[in-house]
Amino acid sequence: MGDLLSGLRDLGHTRRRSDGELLRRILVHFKPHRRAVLAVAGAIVLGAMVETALPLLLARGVDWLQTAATPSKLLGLVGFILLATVTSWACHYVRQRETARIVGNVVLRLQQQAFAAVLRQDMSFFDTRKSGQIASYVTADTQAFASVITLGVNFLGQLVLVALVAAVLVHVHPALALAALGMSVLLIIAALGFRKLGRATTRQARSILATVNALVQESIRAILIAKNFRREERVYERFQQSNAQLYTVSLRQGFVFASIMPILNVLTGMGLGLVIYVGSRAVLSGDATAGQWFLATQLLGVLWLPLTEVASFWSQFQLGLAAAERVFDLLEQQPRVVQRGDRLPPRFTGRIEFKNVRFGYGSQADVFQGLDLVVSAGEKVGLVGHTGSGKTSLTRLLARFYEFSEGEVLVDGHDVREFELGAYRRQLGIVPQHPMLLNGTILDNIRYVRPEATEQEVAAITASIGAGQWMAAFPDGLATAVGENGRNLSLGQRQLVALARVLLLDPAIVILDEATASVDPLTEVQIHESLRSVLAGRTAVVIAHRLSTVRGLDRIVALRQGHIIEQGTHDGLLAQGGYYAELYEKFYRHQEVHYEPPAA
Ligand SMILES: Nc1ncnc2c1ncn2[C@@H]1O[C@H](COP(=O)(O)OP(=O)(O)OP(=O)(O)O)[C@@H](O)[C@H]1O
Repeated sequence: MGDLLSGLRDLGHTRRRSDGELLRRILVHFKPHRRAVLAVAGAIVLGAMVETALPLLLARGVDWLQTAATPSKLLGLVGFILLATVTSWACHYVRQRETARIVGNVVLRLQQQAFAAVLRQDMSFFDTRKSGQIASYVTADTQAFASVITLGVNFLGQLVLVALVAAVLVHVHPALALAALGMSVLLIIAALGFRKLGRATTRQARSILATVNALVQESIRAILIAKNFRREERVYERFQQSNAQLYTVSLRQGFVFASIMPILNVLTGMGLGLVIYVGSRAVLSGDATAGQWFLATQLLGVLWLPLTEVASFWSQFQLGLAAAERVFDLLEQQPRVVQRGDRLPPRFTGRIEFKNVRFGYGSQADVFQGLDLVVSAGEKVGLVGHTGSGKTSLTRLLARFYEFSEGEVLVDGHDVREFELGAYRRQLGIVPQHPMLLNGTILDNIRYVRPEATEQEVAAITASIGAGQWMAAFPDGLATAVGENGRNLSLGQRQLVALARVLLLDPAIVILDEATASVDPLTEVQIHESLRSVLAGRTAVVIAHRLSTVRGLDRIVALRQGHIIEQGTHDGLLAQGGYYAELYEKFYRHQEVHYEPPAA
């Protein structure tokens, strides 16, 4: 009965495929397990037959007791009953074990395929889905997919049993069968009604639980602000309010659930009373034997339990189908970034060309409507411009994180779509604005880009950055644990690790989104020095935020709303007194050593 109301999560998913189509697709996954499926089917049919045979044997015993019972006959009957019980157990065991095995294998394979499909996607996929949603494709939805099968197998088992029992009842006594089946209809209607009520309260409880969860998470994330502004009490009050609501709804949900079983029990009791009454009258009038009467009462138990489960089956089955559809959608999802060839590029000299490139995110207005830009081999180009001008988008196109809709991006004269993607990206060293460190040691994090690198190689690289002084801060050296998201390291140290990573990779082209956060002067010097090594001998596209970096670049390209409006050297553009000069006044000039803020 528990499963009558459980698993009713509101998935907000509109189905596009019919049940039949989805079932056909689901069955394909079970083809490799044909033998086990046959074993389950056999166990279902045999099990149902045995379960129906048990009351029949007992009824026969009752009739014998009244007429011609002999000890040997009764012993034979007991033997049959024992045999039926053991067979029923064996059928149940085979059915459960084989179903679990098949479903487990299918889910394992499906989870592997789903995770591989997620990894295959480009960034536009991740932009439009929350990370929790993606995780649930791989875990919860694949499990729900499996539940369709487990439910389906149970449902089939119940159907066979109900059909057999109904047939036996009709055969034994049509009037008794009519009374029992009429009551069954009432039972199904009641079970369906409860399902609706249960669904409503479950949904309410889930929604409030989600609010409480979000509140706790947000409070922990923002604990620093709460403490800083002494808002702990207010945060606690908000939690109390939501939690009180959760208490009320959970209580109501508990009452609904607690009342279901007793009411269904009353209904089955009434049904039993009806059958006993109709049966007794038939026995008294000589229309039925006591054995038949006994058989009818026994069969009711076998008939009604599956019926309440059959009533609960449909909603859960639909939820499982919706999950299966999401899994199929994911498996079919093709990345938008499409490589036309699989050319393995030799080491690039690093000439980059954007030719009349058009690009936009999803249905939004295009960021670039015909971008042209050439970066010579070995040149270091800085991208500047106000927020939203397209600097990051340009680097993302070069890295093939997104697909452009028109034009060409060429590297060393070849269309980037012609390269094998992995081999192409291995020649790019990408340093994002917020370096991503994984839980592990500094060594693990630097070696992430080239796991086969030796510790000596990594040590040589860290030593080459700022004469290795930055590593002196870590008593455990390369074995220092960086913590979750690198939180044991300062922001400057994380940037240095990210730069060391690029040095180890030794790419032909560097894409650098400089961090905006300021760091202490010593780290600033170390970062500047390591940047020099990172950029030396490579082509670089830099979103520069530090004056020291901007000054050292060969060319500055100023973007506004996806258009290049100025380009030249730092000094040349300053002398020009245009857009860059304006940006310099606003964003870079205060970083000058001799900077004096304007008088108020
Ligand atoms: N993932 C995304 N999905 C949808 N729109 C996006 C996405 N990333 C950027 N945009 C939009 O594209 C435009 C260009 O953004 P982009 O990040 O390239 O600018 P930017 O110059 O790098 O800005 P910033 O200096 O703030 O990082 C902006 O209008 C932005 O809102």
